Amino acid sequence: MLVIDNISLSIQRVPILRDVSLEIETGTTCGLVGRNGAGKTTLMRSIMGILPVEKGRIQFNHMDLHTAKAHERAALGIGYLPEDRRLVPHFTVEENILVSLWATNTSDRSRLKWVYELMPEIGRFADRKAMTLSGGQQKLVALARALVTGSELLLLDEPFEGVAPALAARLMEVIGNLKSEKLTVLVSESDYTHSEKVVDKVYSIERGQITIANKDAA
Ligand SMILES: Nc1ncnc2c1ncn2[C@@H]1O[C@H](COP(=O)(O)OP(=O)(O)OP(=O)(O)O)[C@@H](O)[C@H]1O
Repeated sequence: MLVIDNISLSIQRVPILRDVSLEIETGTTCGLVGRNGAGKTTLMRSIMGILPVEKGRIQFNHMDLHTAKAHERAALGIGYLPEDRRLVPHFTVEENILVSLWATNTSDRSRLKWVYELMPEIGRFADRKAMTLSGGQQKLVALARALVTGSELLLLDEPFEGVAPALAARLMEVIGNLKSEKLTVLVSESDYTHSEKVVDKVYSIERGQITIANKDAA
């Protein structure tokens, strides 16, 4: 279970997150919906430990995440799909996926095999350079990379943004199929268009504050 308890965070003394609390039960998918600049990426980055919180607690399965280092979080089975994908353009698809495993210091390829089974299309272009893929295909690869380390918790920052409808549908299908894997998932979106079909619960965020928390929020 992911518990975010009353966290606040400022960047250059500007308050960005204010007393944010949310809970995601193990094995459920939760949406985080808010306009551009609402604080979705900042919240994801604080869970990943990229941005330190000023106050409050972030706990995953009863372990304090806000005091753990980023690589320790990776070893806890947390996968992150950043909004901007951040693939290495001249690496192959497979190398890009394996990059996240290097951070955890493991060479276990069984997880990679599982990801290829979940998304067979990725296996088909495993040897292609990332820069030859469309933006939507790159999102799929970034999801695959997050899944390789994210055996427990998955943070997906605007996975549908800028993706053609057919690929967005495919992303929704893959994310929906994760329910049977007992993964805890947080997925952000600027509106409720795609996530509505895959989430069990949704939080709305406005100007760094959670405003509504329920399935019919948006
Ligand atoms: N490094 C930074 N320096 C200054 N302000 C920042 C920085 N990072 C984020 N912000 C500000 O924090 C607020 C929240 O940004 P954040 O990226 O978390 O929003 P978001 O909901 O993810 O929206 P978007 O989809 O536009 O990224 C915005 O007002 C943004 O300008």
